[in-house]
This record gives sequence, structure tokens and C-alpha cells, in this order.
Amino acid sequence: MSDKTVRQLAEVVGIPLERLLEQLKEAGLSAHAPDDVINEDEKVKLLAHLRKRHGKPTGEADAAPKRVTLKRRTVSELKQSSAPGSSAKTISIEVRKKKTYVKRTEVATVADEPKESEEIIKTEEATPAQPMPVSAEHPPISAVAEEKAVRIEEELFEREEPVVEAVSSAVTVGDMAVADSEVIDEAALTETQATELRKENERKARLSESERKKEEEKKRRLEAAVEKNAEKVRQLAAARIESQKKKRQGQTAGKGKKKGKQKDKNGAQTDLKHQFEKPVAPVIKEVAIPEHIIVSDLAQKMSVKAAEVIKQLMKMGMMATINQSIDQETAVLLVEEMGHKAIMQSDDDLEAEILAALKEESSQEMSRAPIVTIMGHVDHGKTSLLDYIRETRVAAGEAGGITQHIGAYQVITDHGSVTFLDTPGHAAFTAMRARGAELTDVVIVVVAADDGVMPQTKEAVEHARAANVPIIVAINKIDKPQANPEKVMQEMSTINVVPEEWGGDVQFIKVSAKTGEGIDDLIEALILQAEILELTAPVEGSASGIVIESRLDKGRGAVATILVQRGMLEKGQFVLCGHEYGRVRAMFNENGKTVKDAGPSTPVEILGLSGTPNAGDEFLVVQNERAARELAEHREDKSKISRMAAQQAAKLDQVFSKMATGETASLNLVIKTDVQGSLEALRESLIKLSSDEVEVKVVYGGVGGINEGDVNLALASGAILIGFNVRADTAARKLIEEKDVDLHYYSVIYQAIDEVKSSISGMLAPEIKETIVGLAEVRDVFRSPKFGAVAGCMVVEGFVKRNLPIRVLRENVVIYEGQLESLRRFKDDVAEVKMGMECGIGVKNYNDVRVGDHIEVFERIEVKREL
Ligand SMILES: Nc1nc2c(ncn2[C@@H]2O[C@H](COP(=O)(O)OP(=O)(O)OP(=O)(O)O)[C@@H](O)[C@H]2O)c(=O)[nH]1
Repeated sequence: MSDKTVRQLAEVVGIPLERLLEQLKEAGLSAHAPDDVINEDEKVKLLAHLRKRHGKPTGEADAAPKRVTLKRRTVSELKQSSAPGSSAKTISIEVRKKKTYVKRTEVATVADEPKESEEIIKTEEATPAQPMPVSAEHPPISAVAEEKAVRIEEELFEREEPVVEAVSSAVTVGDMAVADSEVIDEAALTETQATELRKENERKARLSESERKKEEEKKRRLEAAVEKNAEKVRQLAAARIESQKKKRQGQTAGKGKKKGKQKDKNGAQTDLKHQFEKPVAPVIKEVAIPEHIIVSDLAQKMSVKAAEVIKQLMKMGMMATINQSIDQETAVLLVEEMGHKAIMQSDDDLEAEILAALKEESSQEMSRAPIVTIMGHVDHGKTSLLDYIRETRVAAGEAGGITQHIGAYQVITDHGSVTFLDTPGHAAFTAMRARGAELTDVVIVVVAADDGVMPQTKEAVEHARAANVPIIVAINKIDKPQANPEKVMQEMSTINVVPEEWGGDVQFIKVSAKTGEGIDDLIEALILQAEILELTAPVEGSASGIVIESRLDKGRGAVATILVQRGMLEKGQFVLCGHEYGRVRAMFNENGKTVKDAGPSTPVEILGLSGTPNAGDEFLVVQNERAARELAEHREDKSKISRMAAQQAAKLDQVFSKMATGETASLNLVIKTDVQGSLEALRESLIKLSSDEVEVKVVYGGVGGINEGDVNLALASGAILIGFNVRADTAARKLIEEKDVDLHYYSVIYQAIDEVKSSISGMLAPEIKETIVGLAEVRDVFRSPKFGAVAGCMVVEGFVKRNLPIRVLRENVVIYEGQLESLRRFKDDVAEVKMGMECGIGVKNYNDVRVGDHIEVFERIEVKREL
């Protein structure tokens, strides 16, 4: 830095020459003329003098730090208990605060150093959590603003924006105050300082009155803005404190009650109260409609109440209950009416697809073992025969194997193998058939050589014929001295089962289940029959077959015995059995031995199903679990529908309409009568009704009450049940009701003939119809001198009316028809007694009522003829 004259210095600093000379004089410096030279030392002296005059320390003041920055760092820990069961977390919280204090004299420099000042502001903006620089000697306005900003900032650490604004404004106000308080004569004596001071003085000199006003206005506005921001922040802080207070109160009040509020993972409180938002627009759903759908299911699919659906159906002119099944077309209309989109679905799409895929797997057909069912009259030796075969044939080859009853077993002979269904009797056979399982290839009818043909022998033959299955007759107990095989052959011939040696087509084998005589011949006969039938099945590819029986085992879960009909079943495959499905976890044969696969005609026990399927259910192997589950669900739906939808069992009053549409060309009947004579008479008269259009077939005719087997047979062969002076027993009634089988009772032959005739000729319905209104069970019989025998009865169905006609039934056969003489409850005569009540019944002109008899009360109703 070079020495300057007083004049030059005055020019540089921008003050009048006279004033500078005066100041030099005051400082006691030698220079007193404009052209005197002032060296560096003199300049410093002049500056010191000027500072002294303004009351500022010299020397150390320069050495003292110009700005002090205080940094504070606090570290605290927060214990955070998270979800129950997991350990508490510790969160470290570090709070950093920074305050910078700038000396007043330095403020001028700060003002002169816009770069640095800007930097500070920028830092504040970038790290809003850090407090702003604070000037210790700021004028009141800026100090207040700054203080507010700092306080607010401390109060609300994270509320960035308003604080930043406040801080920035405060800083700006502060800077301006610094500029205002500038003292010109304190100009630095260095060249730069002098230049800058001069510029500032020039700027100040240029400031007009109006500009000053503007500046003031700006200052005021800024102050107002700061105040406004501060107010906003205060409100926010107050709101936050208030809400925290409320939460704390809620927590204390709701201790032990977790409802409504939940802690999320981070421990933050989440109020569930406001999570659900009511939809503002109606939700349009895509509703898949199968061929039949139950009202309640449809309602569920549309997420509406069933009552809404019923109401809508009523509007459409249809009365329906919640459990009623409605057809696809109605459902589609309804769904669209209710504003949703209906998608029609075919029930059998999926099933048909899978079955078609199974059929496509064409594999080579090989001959298979015949599947045999044994039938016969009680005690003629069905079980003995089965046991003998199993024990000698099955266990023989499997030493140590525990023979189990699994419902079926296979016998291996020199000529081939035979599969026996271990469910003897025509009841099981017909029940299977009624479920649609045509399983048996051959029926063995067992007839005891000492007893001959009995009613159940005939039944067995009828059932086998109805199923179109060939018969082999086993004349059993030939070891007995009174055995008479010839008599058996003769009697069998009368029911059209003619032995081969007599020119017929049925093999008759003489056996003894006791000694084992003839058993080999019987098996050979079976194999021969199988050869005639040319029984074949594919031995490879996906397996399918029938469930024979199933049970729930304590340790193993659902166990099902299945008979493979085609393909090869392997362990680990997914199977579908009726409504159940699952992966075959293990397979066992009849000896309890584990097997890995099972081919056609092989019975196996399988484990791994979701539940116990029904005997007669079909099983098949499917590709994966998903397909198995979907199909099982579909089948379940279908069976639910079919249970609820009107059953399509054969109906006498529908025969003509079905004939007209070409649906049927035959009328099948199952007839049960009180005596053999009426059976023959009825059978002949009914068969004679056959015409060119329709054939009347008596599938089965027997004597005695109607039992479950008769109902199953009617179901299996689509027949109508006729009870002539006989009634159905309890089990049969239950099944009739469940399956909606058409049952007709008659007590006069011509009436039965008339009705069948009119049904097949499409004639008008008969005028009089009979309805059974009540049934009473005889529990005791008293003798009364006035009424004779009085039956102490319990009304078990409907009601008993004094003036209605009655019938007395013994073992479900009508033994008397007449009227009531008396009807009493305790000693009073009454007109009517309802179900569940006891009463005394006197039957007019009949004194042979016995304990166990039933008294049936019926009504004859006149039916209007309809054209
Ligand atoms: N002597 C002799 N007795 C036999 C023979 N077969 C069976 N029995 C006997 O006849 C009786 C009835 O035999 P079951 O095998 O129980 O007859 P079922 O036909 O199975 O009888 P249900 O199961 O009641 O229908 C038993 O006492 C047997 O011991 C045989 O070949 N000879």
C-alpha cells in the first residue's frame, strides 16, 4: 500500500477535505495541508483515534474473535416397545444446534460481505434444524424478529418451512439494520475499506426520501410477515400439543381395551376409526351365474341381503325363498336389474374339460379281472362263502399279512384274478346302483341246497336282472345230508334262471363254504364268464374308478376303499372322490401291505383325502390340487343344487308329457303287494297296458312292506313305486322323501290300473284321490265292554280325526279297512288328536288290533278334472 496525500485520501474515502484535515488535527498528526503525505502508520493512528472517539476499544478489539459460533449437541435415548413378543428397541436421538454470534462492528463487514451472508442464509435453509446467526447488538426490530424465530424454531424442531421463512426474514431485517447503523467516518483506512465506504456513502446519498419510505414500508411488511408466520407456527404447535394431550388421555382411558386403536410397527398410533370410507358411487360387480343358483348364494355374490334379492324377485313376479334355487336366466335378469354385470357360466365346463382330457389319454386296453357281488337269501351262506375265499386265497400268498375288511379284495388264481365286493346282499348292490355306480360285472346268487329258493333269492335275481348283470348260481351247503341241488335248479328255472345243463344260459356250481368243495370250480366259472364278457380296461394313464366305502380313522384321517376301473393309480397323485379331494399319501391292499400303484379291477385303501366320500362316488386322478379343489367345490355346489331343485325322479303324472317329448318310451314300476295273488294279478294287468308308444315294465314285484331296497331299486331304474295294500317302513319313507320318489298306494286293483292307464294315455286325472293324514301306533290294547277292543295309541304322524276312514296295518301291510268307533283322550270323546299325543281308538267291527300295529287315517279328496 503506497502513501497518499491528504487530498487523495479525502477523495478515496469520499469525505470533504476540510473534515479530514480537522480529524487529522484532532488525532494529533503532523499532516495539516492538503498536499501533506500520510504514511501507513499515520493512517492507523487516525483510525485508532476515530474508534476511540466512537467509544470503541482499540488494539485487542481487533485481536478478539469477530464472530463466535456455539455448537450444542445433545444425545438422548428412547426406549421403544414394539409388537408383543419382540424385544424393546432403543433409538438414539441426536439433536444438533448451532448459534453464531457476530460482533456489532463485524456486522458492517457482514453487510459488506454479501457472499458470506448469503452463505449463512443458505446454510440455514439447507439445515433448518440449525438456528440462525444472531447478532448480539441488533436493533430492536431485528432482535425481536430473530428472537421469535429462534424460539419458534426451538419449539418446533421439525416444522421446517414456516421457521425457515421466519429465520430468513429475521436475517434480512437484521442486515438492513446493520446497513442503517453504518457510520461513515469509521471508514476503514485501507484502500479497499475506503473504496467500499465511499460506495456505501454514495448509495446513501442517492437514496431519496421516497426510497427511504419504500425501505421502511418493506421493513414493516417483513416484520408483519414474521409476526404472521410466528402466529401460524404457534397455532400449529398448540394444535399438536392439544392432540398429544388427547391421545394420552385416550390411552389412559382405554387401557386394556385395544379396540379402535392399534400400534403400528414403529409404535405410532393409528386411528382405525377413519379407515373405512363409504363408497360414493355404486359398486358394480361381475357376478358369475352358474346354471342354477340358490337365492342366498346369489345375494352373497352381489354383497346384498337375501331379502333384497327376494324383493327384487317379487317385483319380477316370482316368489322365492332364501334356500330356493333359481335358474340361470332369471338370475341373469335379476343381477342386471340390480345394476351388476352377469357372467353366464356353464356348470360342467371344468369337469367336462378334465374328463375330456382323461378320455384323450388313449392307452392300450387290456383284459381285466371281473368284479363280483354275492347275493342271496338270509343264512344261505354269503358271508361264509366270501370268508372262505378270502382266507384260503388271499391270505395264502401273503404270509403274515393281516387280512382287513376293506370292502373288496382280489383273488389270484391260476387262470387269472377275480375281484370280490365284500358287501354282500342286494341292498348294498342296489344302493350302489342307485348312486349311479355300475360296478359289478357278475352276480353270484347263493342258494342253500337244503333250503331252496326263498323270497330274497328271487329279489336278488330281479335286482341282477334290473342291472343287466349276468348271474352265476352257487348251490351252497352241499355238504349237508339234506342238500337237494336238483330242487334248487328246478325252483330257479321257474323264475327263468335256467341251468346250462338244462339248456339255459346260467352256470350252476355246487359248493360248500364249510368244506371248500367246489370253490375252485366257482372261481373258474367266474373267469369263464369274464372271458365271455370280454372285460377290458386301459392299464396306463390317469386312473378313475368307484369309491366302495370310506371311514374316518383316528390316526390316519379319512380312509377310502376305492376300486380302480381304468388307468393306473399311483401314490402321490391328486385325486378327486365325489366332493372330496387330496393327494394319495399312501395306498394299501386288502392285506394292509403298502402298494405303490393300482391298476384296473384292483381295490385299494387310500389315505390323504380331505374327507370321507360316499360309497358309489366316482374318483378320478387330476393334474394338480387346484383343479381337484375346484372340481370338488363344483360337485358340492351341484349336489346342493340338485338336492334343492325339484328332483327329476320318475313321476306317474309326467309319463305322458315325457312320452310326448320323446324322453321316455317305457314306464318302469316296482310293485309291492300284501299277497302273492294280488301281485300276479296286478303285474299282468299292468304289463298289458303296454302299447306301441310305451312299454310298461315291472322292474320288480314282491310281497310285503316297502323297504329301503325297494326305494333304491326304483331310484336306480327310474321306476315308480306302487304299494298295493302295503306301506313303506320308516327308513324307506325317509329315503322316498329325500329323493322325492313317486309312490302310489292302492287298495283296489282296478284303481291302480286306471291310474297307470290314464297317465300313459294322457287322459284326465282320476276324480278321487286318497291322502294319508295321520298315523297312530298301537302301544296297548284294552278290552271295554262297550266298544270291545280299544287301542291305546300314540299319534306319530299328522292327526287322527274321528270321522275319517282308517286302515289297520300290521308290518306295513293293510289288514283291515274301516271306520273309527270311538276316539278318546283320557275319558273324553274328542274329534281330533294331534301328533305327539296319546289317545284311545276303538275300531268299528274289528277287535283284532294288536300292540305294534299302526292305524292309518286317510282322506278321500275330490280332484277337479282339468282340461
Ligand atoms: N354246513 C354248512 N353250513 C354252512 C355253509 N355255508 C354257511 N353255512 C352256515 O350257515 C349259516 C349262515 O351263514 P352265513 O354265511 O352267515 O350266511 P349269510 O347268507 O351271510 O347270512 P346273512 O349275513 O345273515 O344274510 C352259518 O351258521 C354258517 O356256518 C356250508 O357250505 N355248509
